[in-house]
Amino acid sequence: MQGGTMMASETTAMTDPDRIWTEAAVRLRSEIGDGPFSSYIAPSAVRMDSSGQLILVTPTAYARDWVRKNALRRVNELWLGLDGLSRRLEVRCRAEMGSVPPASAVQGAPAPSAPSAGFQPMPAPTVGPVADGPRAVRAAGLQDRLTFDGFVEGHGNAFALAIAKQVAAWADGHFNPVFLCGPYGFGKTHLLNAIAWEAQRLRPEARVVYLTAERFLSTFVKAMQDRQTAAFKDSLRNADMLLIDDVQFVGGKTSTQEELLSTLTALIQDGRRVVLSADRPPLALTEIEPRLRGHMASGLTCPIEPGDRALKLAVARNRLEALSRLGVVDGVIGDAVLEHLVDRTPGSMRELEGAVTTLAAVSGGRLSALTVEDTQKLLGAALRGGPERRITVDEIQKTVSEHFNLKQADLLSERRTRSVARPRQIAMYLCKQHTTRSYPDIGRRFGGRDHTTVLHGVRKIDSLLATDEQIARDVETLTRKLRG
Ligand SMILES: Nc1ncnc2c1ncn2[C@@H]1O[C@H](COP(=O)(O)OP(=O)(O)OP(=O)(O)O)[C@@H](O)[C@H]1O
Repeated sequence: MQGGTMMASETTAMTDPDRIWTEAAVRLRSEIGDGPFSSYIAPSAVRMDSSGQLILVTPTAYARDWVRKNALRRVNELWLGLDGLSRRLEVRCRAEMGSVPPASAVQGAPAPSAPSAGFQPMPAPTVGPVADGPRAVRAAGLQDRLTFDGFVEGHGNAFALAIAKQVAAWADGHFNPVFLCGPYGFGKTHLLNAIAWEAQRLRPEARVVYLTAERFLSTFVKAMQDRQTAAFKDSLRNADMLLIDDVQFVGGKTSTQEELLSTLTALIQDGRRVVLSADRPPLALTEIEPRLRGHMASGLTCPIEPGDRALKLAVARNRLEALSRLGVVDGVIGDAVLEHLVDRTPGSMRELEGAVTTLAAVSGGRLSALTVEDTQKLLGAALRGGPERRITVDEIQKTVSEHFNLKQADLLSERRTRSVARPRQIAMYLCKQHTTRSYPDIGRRFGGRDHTTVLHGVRKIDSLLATDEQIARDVETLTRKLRG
């Protein structure tokens, strides 16, 4: 247990959220037991919002409420005992988080011109994110570890990576804007951060501005309230390169869309670089006003596909190497153990990173001695316990209709009575939770419904999970059935 001893002796000086969470999770697991740990804590991750607040992000509202009621106080006691910066955690569910980036800063070498601290509270949004020059821009949202060095190339992301590197090199070309799109958790934020770091390193004098669409929105709204929209406009239009992450979040926000449209046209006309990302291609962002959509689609769209097994293995190994450089783990993991971990962790790279961090925590750091059996024992229910099985939309529809004594066709039908509409929403919710399908894609598979209907259904169930015990029980039973 060499790793465990080392971690314990360094607890007073810890500031890195990954290390603190790793250590706190080990203790929590022994206190609350494997069942609750694997259901509610293992799938959660620590993130930081734009004001620097650390947040424990649970996968569902149901899990959030469970943590709040049963574990948050203890989580904070453990966290405070370890955190050299005496921060506290709040808890929120994923649906409440939008695009807040992971708080972790686990990576070997930071980008050459990066601020030295691996993890610092981000300043609250201000009008004029570029007003204080590049340092302020970086502190405003980039994460040290999200560089090209830390990005693993594979089938499905190679094209996006190649274009990202060209943009970062300020290469001459006709692609403006560049639009990265792909499902949740497969590297869009990582690539946008990597572009910003590299572009800034190559041209330290250039104004490189990275922000999430949520931040664009909240900063713009605040600027309107404070009657400072001119300063807001200037701050963005001075950018040599503007990167906006998760632009789907401006959907339905008319004045923010108008502002974004005029910012983009001004920058593009002036030959400044614009890079955008979203969970869908621009033309599928139907809740975005057509002119803005058209501008977003007018450059180069680069899809990022969900990672295949080889890429997942490489990302998991990469992650363990980063934890090893930090001294959190010791030794090299066996191929069979790593394959076991990857094969039993469906979902995005984010879930995979969660599983790797959990393994690092519960193994006490001794990786080379780990066998597949140890891993099974250590992670227990946190792993799915069978060969990788992708849950499909069809399977979810069958399971849900059977559970509610309906026909699968009822879920796809136009029927709107509560006895059909609610199970349909539950099925849509489960599709969002257990598949990497986008909202429009799910809509298509439910009788050609619009993505906003799916979005509404998913949000409805997410909120009902916190208040309606019957729905929470149904969702839990169905989740268990689907996982087999
Ligand atoms: N190819 C990759 N190589 C290394 N790490 C990766 C890769 N793809 C994803 N990751 C990691 O997986 C995690 C999720 O990725 P990221 O946040 O970039 O996803 P995203 O596509 O922006 O998701 P969202 O739609 O939720 O914003 C990050 O920690 C990222 O570093």
